[in-house]
Amino acid sequence: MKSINPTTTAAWKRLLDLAEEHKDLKITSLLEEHERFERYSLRLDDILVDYSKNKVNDVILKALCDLARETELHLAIEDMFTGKAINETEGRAVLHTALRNPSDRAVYLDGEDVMIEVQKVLDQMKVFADKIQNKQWLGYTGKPIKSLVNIGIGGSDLGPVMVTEALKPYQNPDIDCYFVSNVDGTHIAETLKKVDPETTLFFIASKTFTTQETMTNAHSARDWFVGYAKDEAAVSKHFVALSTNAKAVEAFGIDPANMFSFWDWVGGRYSLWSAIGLPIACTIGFENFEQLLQGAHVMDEHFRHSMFDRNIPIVLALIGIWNTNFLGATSEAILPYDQYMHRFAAYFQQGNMESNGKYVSRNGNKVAYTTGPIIWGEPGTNGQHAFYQLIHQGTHLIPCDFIAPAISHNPIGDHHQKLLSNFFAQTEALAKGKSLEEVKKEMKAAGKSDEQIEKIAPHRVFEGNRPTNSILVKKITPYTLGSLIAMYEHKIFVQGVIWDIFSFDQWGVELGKVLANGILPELKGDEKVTSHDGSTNGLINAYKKMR
Ligand SMILES: O=P(O)(O)OC[C@H]1O[C@](O)(CO)[C@@H](O)[C@@H]1O
Repeated sequence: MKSINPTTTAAWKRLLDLAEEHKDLKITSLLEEHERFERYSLRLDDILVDYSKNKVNDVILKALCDLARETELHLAIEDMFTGKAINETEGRAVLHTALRNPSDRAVYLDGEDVMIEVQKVLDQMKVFADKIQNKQWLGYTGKPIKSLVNIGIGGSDLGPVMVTEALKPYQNPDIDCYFVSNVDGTHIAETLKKVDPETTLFFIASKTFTTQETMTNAHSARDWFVGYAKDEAAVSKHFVALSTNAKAVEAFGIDPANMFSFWDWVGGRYSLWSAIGLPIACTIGFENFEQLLQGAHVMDEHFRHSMFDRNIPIVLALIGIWNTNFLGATSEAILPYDQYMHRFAAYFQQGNMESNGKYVSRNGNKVAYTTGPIIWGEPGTNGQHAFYQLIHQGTHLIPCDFIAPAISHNPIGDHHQKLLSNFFAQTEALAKGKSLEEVKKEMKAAGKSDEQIEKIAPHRVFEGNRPTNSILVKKITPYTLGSLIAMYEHKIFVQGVIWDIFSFDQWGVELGKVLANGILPELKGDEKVTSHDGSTNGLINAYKKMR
């Protein structure tokens, strides 16, 4: 991919001027524009994305689309879908879209149609997931599997956790799914307390099959299991591997027949669509897993073929760039008003920050502009009673994405209407705010003295004019969730292209890993450590005295 510094484009300069010209732009005035909601919202199947409560107008949106054109987004999109090695620092293609592509549409990589292998693994996953769901996969004492334990971290954990949680209503009630990621022994210990070795299946999920946390947990799980089974041969009934590294899987002692493969062109944080999704398929059934893929595919098609200004991921990405690079936002909150989606923000912390948390441009120079935002969030309404204070009255500009289903999986009394009334009210309050005059009038009507009003009123003012996107879906189904995930994936991709960074590597996680490997042997024994800086030596030596 060509390196194009976005700040050298005519569109960027125009956007800087527009930001200055429109610095007093008020969302409330924009909302009065004729048919603003109709013009500033997009739909795809059961998903409605309302971006009307942003500080953007037609002129700004046009300039943002020009920026996408000038940074050659259209070429980058085709490069990704057609298997060009756009992950240049690792020399790899980026083809997670092929994992959810219908099998009769070839996707070529180095002259080979990857769909043949993709379909083979999907068939293998279907057979396996059906056996688990139908109680035909039996443990070493002949009992069906009841507990699934996924051992993985990062992309080999967060996607399956998020999706199985979000799709709990589709879960087979006879199967429980647990996730162990942290190398902290507590994680595996507490999980093993809940499961029975005779009815538990472990997925060792690791693209590389070398990740310290995963391999440590995998060995502990294996030791625990063999301690009960007293038979190494029983491992083949209770351990399967999800990986690209066949050699390491075999060395660990997992039967190659129980290995589900994927490929180096699947990035870890884009891997839930691959064999890494097997725990999802075993939990919600393979047909539902296929629906997840189908929903993502529909978003892929929309993204690849829609005009920039009618393209949901592109519009969201451009608004994000406006907020970040021209209005000064440094973070974005993802706020699902759906308890099942409680890991959605955590999932996109990796998805977004591991992709776009980079300060080196594609030509190797340090960028002179802000790139990936800090992603955070919790489900509403919990967040309202925690951090929304800062979103409403803090000194940071925090653009927020509100996400909610119109139909709840648990329609108890008026819970869902109460939930949604909060969703709608929050976006309205953030846009509108409350003026000093309104506060004073309200306080006067409540019988407050002039002195009280003078003292308290400023604290009760809401500046408003805080941007939000509202993403309303009919219901959280496997299909809709697939589309929503793909929507954010493509948003991240678009922003990476415009920021001129490589979104599909993650060199920034390496240094800490290497240093930890150096420190690990130093923690053995009581000798004083002197090989580091004063603080690190001090901490290690204090630890040795405390233990
Ligand atoms: O699947 P693996 O190879 O165990 O890697 C796990 C995670 O570690 C990382 O490489 C770095 O944290 C992630 O990108 C990845 O999702």
